[in-house]
Amino acid sequence: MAVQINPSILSADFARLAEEAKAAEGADWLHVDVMDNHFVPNLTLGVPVVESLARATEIPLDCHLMIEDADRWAPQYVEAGAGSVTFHAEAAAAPVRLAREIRAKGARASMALKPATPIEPYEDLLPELDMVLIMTVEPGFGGQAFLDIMLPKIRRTRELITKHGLELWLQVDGGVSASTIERCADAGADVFVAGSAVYGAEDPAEAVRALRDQARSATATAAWACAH
Ligand SMILES: O=C(CO)[C@H](O)[C@H](O)COP(=O)(O)O
Ligand SMILES: [Co+2]
Repeated sequence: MAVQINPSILSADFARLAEEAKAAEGADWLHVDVMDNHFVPNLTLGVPVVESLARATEIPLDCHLMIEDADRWAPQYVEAGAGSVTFHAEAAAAPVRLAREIRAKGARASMALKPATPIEPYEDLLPELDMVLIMTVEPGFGGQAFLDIMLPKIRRTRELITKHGLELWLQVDGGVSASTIERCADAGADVFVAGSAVYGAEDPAEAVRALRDQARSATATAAWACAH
């Protein structure tokens, strides 16, 4: 079972994004948090920055859209060069149509759930997706404490993926660090976003390696992974 580590540039220096992308050498994807100050109380970056970043780095971009009107904007992030586009279930009027549009344009389609949004109403949508993102903090800011009350939701999501025999990635985002990543992997996550744990470290590339080693060993003994 492959694990993936996606550093979040929310915790990087925004004036040096291309260099910061290189500093997290070994990362599977670069996680790009797009915030509009409406869906969340924070404002970050938009389509032009994603376009420039896609040209400046070879690491594929994993765009996490924390924006209203996802149906209108998400396809533009595929055109800007994102390899994976995550929209929030709470912000999409027509999630199936949107996932199909993202895929048709050539990117991986992913749907995120805020902490208070359950996975169960979305069970029938899972085959339309390439990834589900379970938020482990309230979206909006980096550096928040991991919500361990989300672990049962991660477990239930993994059970649904297994039940339907899907090749769906399960991403966790928020407060993922050396002290929480093993619990996430044990519960069923296989894609780990880490902002402050990577860019707050003295050596971001070493932080990526260490997180990957921890996630790998926790996955090796996890019941959900052993059953495969
Ligand atoms: O989506 C996010 C916040 O809404 C970020 O991806 C996330 O918070 C990463 O930062 P950290 O690992 O420091 O929690
Ligand atoms: Co994010």
